[in-house]
Amino acid sequence: MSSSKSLSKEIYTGRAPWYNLQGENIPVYMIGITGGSASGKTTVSERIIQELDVPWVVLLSMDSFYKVLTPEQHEMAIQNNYNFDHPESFDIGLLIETLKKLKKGIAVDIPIYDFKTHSRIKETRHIYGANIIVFEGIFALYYEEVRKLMDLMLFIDTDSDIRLARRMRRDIAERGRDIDGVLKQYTKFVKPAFEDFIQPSKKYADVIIPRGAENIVALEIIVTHIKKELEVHDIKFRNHIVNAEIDNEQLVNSDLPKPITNEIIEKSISQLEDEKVKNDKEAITNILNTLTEQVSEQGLNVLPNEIRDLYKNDPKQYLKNICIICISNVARNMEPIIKKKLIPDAVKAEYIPHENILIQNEKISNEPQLFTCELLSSIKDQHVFLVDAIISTGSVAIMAIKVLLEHNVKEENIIFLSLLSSPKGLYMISKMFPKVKVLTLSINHNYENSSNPFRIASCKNKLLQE
Ligand SMILES: Nc1ncnc2c1ncn2[C@@H]1O[C@H](COP(=O)(O)OP(=O)(O)O)[C@@H](O)[C@H]1O
Ligand SMILES: Nc1ccn([C@@H]2O[C@H](COP(=O)(O)O)[C@@H](O)[C@H]2O)c(=O)n1
Repeated sequence: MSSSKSLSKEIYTGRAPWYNLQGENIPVYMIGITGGSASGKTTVSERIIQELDVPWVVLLSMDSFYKVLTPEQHEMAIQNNYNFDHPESFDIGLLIETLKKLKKGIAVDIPIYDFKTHSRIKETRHIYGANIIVFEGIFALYYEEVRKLMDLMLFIDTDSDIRLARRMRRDIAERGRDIDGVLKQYTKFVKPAFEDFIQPSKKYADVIIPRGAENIVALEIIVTHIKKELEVHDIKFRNHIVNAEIDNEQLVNSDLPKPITNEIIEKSISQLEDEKVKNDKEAITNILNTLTEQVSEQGLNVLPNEIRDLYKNDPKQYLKNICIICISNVARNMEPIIKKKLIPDAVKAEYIPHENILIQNEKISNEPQLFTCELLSSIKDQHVFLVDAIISTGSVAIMAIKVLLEHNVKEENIIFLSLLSSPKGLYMISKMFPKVKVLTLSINHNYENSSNPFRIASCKNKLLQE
């Protein structure tokens, strides 16, 4: 959860690629759950999520989309005279827009509702990159446009006496209500709404669950079904690149970046081939530092003139326009040197890196996984230096670029700084994101399969401290 300014999210389990080789996102799997008030929608949703046990599942409640009340309506709500059980009481435009964005994998900030005050709280909830969205609410299956987005629709069928009893207990304990108020609201609005709108939406459900979360058999069948459906979403992205046949002609004809070269770079790269150097942490670290200095020096040159001019003339303003993100563990060791070169001395102390993307290859599948994604909304107007030591298949770089684009960064504002690259990796990036500028120091087919020669330097390292 975060403020609307800070679009941040900490992720502790990696997210596998969610897009295909054309860069198109696989639509997010959505489950719509409806039923009367206090039927157990939230409880069933939580149970399904718990049983699924997959990362990046988001529970979205329809309550978030209650309309903001006028002062008169608010007064009516306090007297239990406002109808919260009519489809008109929801901001359906915002709901559909939000669900459509989530389906496409676009980051959204949604309101958080407070039942005690009948209003939205100041903070919003940031949702980005869910593998599954569970959407629950009294009208979750009511609107056709919402139903179209759902892959699975469930109706929780709980006896009305039980629902009233649960609602009474809950609203008094959690929503600041009293017995008279709950009964008044129930008879005037909740019961008729169930008959008029909610009960009729049962016909759209794929599965009707009598007794809600108590119904362990139904939940087991549903979870098994969802798991099977999700197998289709399991994309072996890196594997596709490894198996992709790209002939030399394609590589020659594509406008791949030319490696930056000079004597220092050539010497350092040839040292990497030396067997004695390969296992010498200090030597590798020195080479990493030297090459990082070289590529960072070029970084400024690819910024648009007006931003580059700010580096000297208005460093504070320059700082607002750029951002540096080191996307792997090895790249994090390059950060001090990148900063030294790309942040003007005058504002070094003011540079606080808020932006953070961490991608690591999963050990068994070797597929990249997104572990951390903390980005401010201001990133959309910035020029972003993405940094990684090596581009082999390009799958890590592609994931990082996807994350930035899904946070509204302009493709042409992304500058990728790498030290070593394989032609295939560069080809894949340029094919998917032709406007991204990639700077690299050496291009070689061997880097496609070789393990990262700099990995040895990525353990805690005093030499790299500023
Ligand atoms: N199977 C159940 N047995 C007992 N209490 C339940 C059960 N399901 C839900 N509840 C309780 O009933 C109340 C409403 O449940 P909830 O899942 O929030 O319903 P909804 O989301 O449909 O309003 C909560 O206090 C919850 O703990
Ligand atoms: N300010 C509000 C807003 C809504 N309600 C009631 O909440 C019910 C929907 O939530 P459930 O968790 O029960 O599905 C709905 O029946 C509204 O009457 C409210 O009391 N106050």
